[in-house]
Amino acid sequence: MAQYSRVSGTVGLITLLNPPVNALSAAVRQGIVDTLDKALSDRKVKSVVICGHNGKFCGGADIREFSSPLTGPPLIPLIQGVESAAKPVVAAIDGVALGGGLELALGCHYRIAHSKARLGLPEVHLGLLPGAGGSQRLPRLIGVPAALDLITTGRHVTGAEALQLGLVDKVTDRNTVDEAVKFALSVADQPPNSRRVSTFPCPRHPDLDALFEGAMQRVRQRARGALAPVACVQAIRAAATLPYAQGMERERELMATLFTSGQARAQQYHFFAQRAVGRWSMPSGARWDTTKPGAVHKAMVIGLGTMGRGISVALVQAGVSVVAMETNEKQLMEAKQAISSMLERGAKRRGVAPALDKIRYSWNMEPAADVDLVIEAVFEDMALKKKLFQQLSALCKPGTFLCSNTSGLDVDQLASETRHPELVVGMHFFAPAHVMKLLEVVYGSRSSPQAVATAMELGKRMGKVSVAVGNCRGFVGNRMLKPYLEQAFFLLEEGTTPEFVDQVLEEFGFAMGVFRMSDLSGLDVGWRVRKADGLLNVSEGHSARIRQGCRYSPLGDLLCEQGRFGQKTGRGWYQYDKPGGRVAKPDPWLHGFLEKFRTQHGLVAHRIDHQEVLERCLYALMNEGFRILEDGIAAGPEDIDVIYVLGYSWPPHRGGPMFYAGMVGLQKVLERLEHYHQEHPDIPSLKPCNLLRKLVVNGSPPVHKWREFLKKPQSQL
Ligand SMILES: CCCCCCCCCCCCCC(=O)CC(=O)SCCNC(=O)CCNC(=O)[C@H](O)C(C)(C)COP(=O)(O)OP(=O)(O)OC[C@H]1O[C@@H](n2cnc3c(N)ncnc32)[C@H](O)[C@@H]1OP(=O)(O)O
Ligand SMILES: NC(=O)C1=CN([C@@H]2O[C@H](COP(=O)(O)OP(=O)(O)OC[C@H]3O[C@@H](n4cnc5c(N)ncnc54)[C@H](O)[C@@H]3O)[C@@H](O)[C@H]2O)C=CC1
Repeated sequence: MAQYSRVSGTVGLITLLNPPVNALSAAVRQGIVDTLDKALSDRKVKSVVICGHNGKFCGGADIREFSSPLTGPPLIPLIQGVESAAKPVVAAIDGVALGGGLELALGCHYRIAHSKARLGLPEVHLGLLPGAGGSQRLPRLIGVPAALDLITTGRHVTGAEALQLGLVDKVTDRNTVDEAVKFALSVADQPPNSRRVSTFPCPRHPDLDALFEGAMQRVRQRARGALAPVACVQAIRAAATLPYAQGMERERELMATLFTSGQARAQQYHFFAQRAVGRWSMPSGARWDTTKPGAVHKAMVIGLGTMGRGISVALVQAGVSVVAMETNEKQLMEAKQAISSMLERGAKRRGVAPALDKIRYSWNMEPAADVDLVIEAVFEDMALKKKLFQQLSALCKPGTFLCSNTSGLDVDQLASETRHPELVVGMHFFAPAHVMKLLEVVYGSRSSPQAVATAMELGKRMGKVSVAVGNCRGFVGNRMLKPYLEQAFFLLEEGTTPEFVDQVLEEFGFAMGVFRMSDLSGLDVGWRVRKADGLLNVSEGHSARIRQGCRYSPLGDLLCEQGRFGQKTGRGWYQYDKPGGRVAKPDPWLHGFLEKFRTQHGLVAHRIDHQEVLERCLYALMNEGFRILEDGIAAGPEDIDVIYVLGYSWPPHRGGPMFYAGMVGLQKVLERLEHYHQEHPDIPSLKPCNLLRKLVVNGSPPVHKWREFLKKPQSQL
């Protein structure tokens, strides 16, 4: 709804009221229509101010209403009504003006913003475009290049940046509503005719064709296969080339296509899934809303390699004092330099001073005695980590939380080395740790709710989306990666090439196919893990393609034995112009190697098509996701999907693997898995899991109902 009052004698004040972000629900839209009518028909009122309750102008359309038929007044004529008002209307922008909220402000004749307010048109992240005139008004107000940037990236700008762009008329550091009321008084006698943005000509640009071509290329590269960014560019092109009314018609057509697309549904699901994972619970019944996190003022990071450096930066940027510890002298020197320059770059981007004084470095463990939390990021070696946890347990003050950044080792084993296993949790970051938004918080069987709450909260402070997961090999993300990678290797054995597999996966929307990704992260990483798992030993009398009773592909190991570790050595699944080179080229040597391998193992290459690559890689991964749900390692499909979109570059417009399974149809996923498992009975990961069967038997319910079919795991506390 919206509240109305008359202030300072002649200003009609409309306050949007729909906590927490004053989203434009049907009731709010009706409220705006009614209160605007009141203001315009009150002869004492000379000008109008629109603001939002509780310091937030408006978070945009109410996304929850998108899944049901429209009720209440539609937004486009509502904004048109504001713009065509005969009395000046001023938007008082505090907190946020996003999506439909900013579109409403664009319909006002003046915009006053707090310098710290955040303004933006983030619809592209919801699979939409600014479809309430935003794609037509914004370029008219701030020019085409700036509008392209804001609309296709969906990025927020501060009030201060908005002023520079010409998006707002004034910024203030004082009370925005008071300033807007003063402003409204000052323009009360000025007819708003010349202030209607829809009547502005779109500022000219010397080479529109090149501008739009460049923009189209960029959005296609950034989000392969996503419809919304492309539609955003098309709508802005309409603004630049057509009269307003025709541009609006084009905006409406494009919006209608997006609105009904599966992609918009997927991205809106992802929006709510990201928020839902914050409402974690543990098998014991401990929950996010009843558990108080411990205070973390000072933390220690142990091991300053790839991960430790990023983790230290993320902690410092979150305001935590850090002691960064490393035993290798050269690494320590390099880490100091790398961390300082990451902090400096980050501070420059955010327009603040780098908090270099928040971090100090150490050769030894002594400072552990005085910290609230430790994050260990040494080599992935259980014996080494165990020793470290023993030392920490003896050194740290009572109550210090002990966390490991292990990618998949048993958190319970680490906890068992300590005097207080309840203080131990996994904090699994993703590289680069100061950039990637995902954090898997791994609770072991003895982790206390407070330890989980502390890690979840610390993740949030670092700007991450934290997902609580149970303890098993590889947790959620890496556990699901295993069958996916395995299928890719098997497909090579059976007749295809890395280029073809990657092309199929990149067309699906992944930023990188599995082989390019593997070259980037280093083939030796998986090799070391397989070695530790005893998978490199061929049992006597068995084929090299069978290990521990199951089908196994030794291809990755054979490349590593030749020193082909990927990009860093200039050779891997592809060839590069030099070690560290970035451009992957098909490698004739690799093709010959694959042929030799097939001959040696009596394999006859067959034609593998697009469908088989996609289904075998993705369905095997989803199948593991169903198993993870069955085992109670993830609380629900949303948790898995958030992990995959934020941590493994699963395309957001496909929602995540579990959501995608629902889109494809669970029945179809089941049938295809059955088919592939019949063809390859020696690959257990292709055997459809029970939960998938159960869901199909129960009529393939939508993804938000799957939790009803999950067993309640036994309490592990
Ligand atoms: C056949 C069809 C034909 C169609 C024809 C087409 C014609 C269409 C005409 C016009 C359509 C107009 C469409 C439009 O206006 C487009 C939009 O406005 S889309 C929405 C754009 N806005 C956003 O994307 C903002 C989303 N929100 C945020 O980014 C953050 O929430 C925000 C920065 C505002 C605040 O962040 P923070 O403080 O961190 O809080 P939370 O994120 O945790 O949010 C708190 C709480 O609020 C819920 N929420 C936030 N925004 C919205 C929203 N816009 N709608 C509904 N709910 C929202 C959020 O989910 C949290 O609640 P939980 O319960 O925790 O989930
Ligand atoms: N690299 C990645 O993408 C990811 C790695 N991880 C995990 O993070 C951990 C670290 O991985 P990386 O940073 O890649 O390794 P890394 O090899 O880059 O760095 C490890 C660092 O630990 C230091 N170190 C070894 N023993 C130590 C000790 N006793 N005390 C202090 N420092 C010691 C080494 O000198 C080295 O600098 C591993 O458990 C890994 O599985 C988790 C997520 C992603």
